[in-house]
Amino acid sequence: MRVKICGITQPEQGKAIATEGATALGFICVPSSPRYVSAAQIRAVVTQLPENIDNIGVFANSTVDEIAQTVADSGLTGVQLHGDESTDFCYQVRQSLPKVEIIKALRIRSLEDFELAATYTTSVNTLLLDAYHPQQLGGTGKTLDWNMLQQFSPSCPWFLAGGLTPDNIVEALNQVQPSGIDLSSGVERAPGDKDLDKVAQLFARLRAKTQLDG
Ligand SMILES: O=C(O)c1ccccc1N[C@@H]1O[C@H](COP(=O)(O)O)[C@@H](O)[C@H]1O
Repeated sequence: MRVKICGITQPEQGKAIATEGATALGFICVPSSPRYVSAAQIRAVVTQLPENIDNIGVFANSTVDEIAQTVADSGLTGVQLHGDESTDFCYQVRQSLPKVEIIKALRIRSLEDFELAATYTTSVNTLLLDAYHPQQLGGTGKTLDWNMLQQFSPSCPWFLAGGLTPDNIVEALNQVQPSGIDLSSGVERAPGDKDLDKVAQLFARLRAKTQLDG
C-alpha cells in the first residue's frame, strides 16, 4: 500500500519521513494554505530524497501553465488537483504532463459523490477521497464515513485521505482497502511542521497491522 505524507516544508523532515517508509511526500502549492511551499522550497526537499519516492504537488484551481511551470521548476513527479477542476481540465493537465501522475482529489459529502468520482477515472491516473469542509479545501483533520466507503470501488487506484492519524489508521483500514493512504494534519505539531514521533508511530502501527493480517 502507498503511504503519502502531505504538507512537507522542511528538507530534514522530508528525508526522515522517507526513511520511516513513506512512498510519497506531498507539497502544498496552494498560496492561501499555511503549508504553502514555493517550487524552490520543494526542490530543496526533493534533492535530498531517494529516487523511488513520489513527490506530489497539491494544487487547487491553478491554470495548466502554472502547474506545468511548478513541475518543471521543482522536480515533482505527481500533481494532486484538490479544487473544483473539471474532468476536461484534468485531461488537459494529463496531456500537458504525460510523465507525471495526475491525482484528482474529491471532497466527499454523500454517496452521490461516488458517481462524480467515477467520471474522472478516464481523465486521471489516481483518485483521492477527502472529507468535505464548508470553508477549507484540505488539511482539515476531518474524517470521512469509512463505512460508506465500503461501497466505493473505482476502476483506478485511489488514496484514502481526511483526518487520518496514528490512532485511527487501523480502524480505517479495517473498514476500507484503498490503494494508498494520505495523512497531513494527523502527523504534525503545527501546520507544515511534521511530528516525527507521530510519523514513527504511524509506521509502527501499519507494520503491526500487516503482520496481523498476514
Ligand atoms: O493541507 C493543506 O493545507 C491543503 C490545502 C489545500 C488543499 C489541500 C490541502 N491538503 C490536503 O488535505 C488532505 C487531508 O488532510 P488531513 O489529513 O485531513 O489534514 C490531504 O490530501 C492534503 O494533501
